[in-house]
Amino acid sequence: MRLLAFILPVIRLYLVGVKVLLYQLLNKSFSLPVFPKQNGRVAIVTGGAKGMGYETARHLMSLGMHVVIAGNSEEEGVAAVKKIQKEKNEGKVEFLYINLASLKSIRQFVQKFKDRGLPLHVLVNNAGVMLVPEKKTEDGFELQFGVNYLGHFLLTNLLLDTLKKSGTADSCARIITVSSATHYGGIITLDDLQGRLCYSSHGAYSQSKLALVLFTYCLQQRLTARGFPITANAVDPGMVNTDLYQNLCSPAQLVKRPVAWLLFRTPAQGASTSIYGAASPEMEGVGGCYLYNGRRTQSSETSYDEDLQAELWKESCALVGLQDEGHRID
Ligand SMILES: NC(=O)c1ccc[n+]([C@@H]2O[C@H](COP(=O)([O-])OP(=O)(O)OC[C@H]3O[C@@H](n4cnc5c(N)ncnc54)[C@H](O)[C@@H]3O)[C@@H](O)[C@H]2O)c1
Repeated sequence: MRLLAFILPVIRLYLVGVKVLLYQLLNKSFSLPVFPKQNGRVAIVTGGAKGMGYETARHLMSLGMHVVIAGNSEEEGVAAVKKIQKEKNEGKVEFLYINLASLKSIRQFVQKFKDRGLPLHVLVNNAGVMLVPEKKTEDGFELQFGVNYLGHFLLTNLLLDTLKKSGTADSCARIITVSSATHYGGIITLDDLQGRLCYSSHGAYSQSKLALVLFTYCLQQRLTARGFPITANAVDPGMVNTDLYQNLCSPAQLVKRPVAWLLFRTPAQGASTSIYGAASPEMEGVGGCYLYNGRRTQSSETSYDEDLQAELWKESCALVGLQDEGHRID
């Protein structure tokens, strides 16, 4: 039974992977149109020092935005800022430390950001880890659930007041949350969110990515109910050649290398749907969507389960120490 619980998530994840690769074999990557300049808008991109986050930060800055790269490596963050600044665009870019594996660090990040008195028009919840060996965050959460989902859940909630003040009826603030096709194979085990009964790194990653979609839909419902000028969308970047795959086991690494070379998207291609969600005039006022290859797509059936969304929200509030005030988020 334990073996089955361990193997099933692996099979589900690889089947989803094969489906995505087939799609990528047969379809071109979405190419971004040129967007109007967006000087004066402020964006936070988590995990913006490398991979798709870097490409997202770089593109938003080229549109004239003031971009804050939020990451857990000072060295990588500073290097990314220097590299982006060399492009001499009109925007501004800077680095601010955050460790999404620590609730204290997330709160400190938000405090530092708020002390600056800046508005916030775009929040890109991009950072993530995948298939890590069993490990816990500073607060005792399973690492993938903690970093990918709970960290962003807390960060978003703590920044909602600033987003709300910065958005207007005809120019909403935007929350973009990077999920993954693996969410289609994800299962939320509400009574064992931390995978203590039977840990599967594959199951934990898929669960964290499904949680992000459930969160996005629930958040959009709450924002709409309160009439806040903020939209929330989830993004699926496809399979992209980044360091995210560093924890694959050795045989899988061997297979991955040629497959990635042939079929994976580049980080810039992978980031295009996040950038589209964050900056496209077409997405003005549009929320509650799952975006894939530059288009609105159906996410998994489970992700639309409103009872599950509400239960997960409630449980997440309890885990990160936020008060769940029903539809009150102000
Ligand atoms: N690469 C893919 O094929 C793929 C597919 C679907 C979804 N995604 C998602 O895209 C997002 C970006 O990943 P990527 O592929 O660019 O990988 P990446 O490894 O290049 O980037 C991940 C970023 O997250 C940051 N990060 C990790 N742990 C953190 C922590 N504790 N606190 C703060 N930041 C932390 C890293 O420093 C890095 O900057 C992730 O959410 C990932 O799950 C990737």
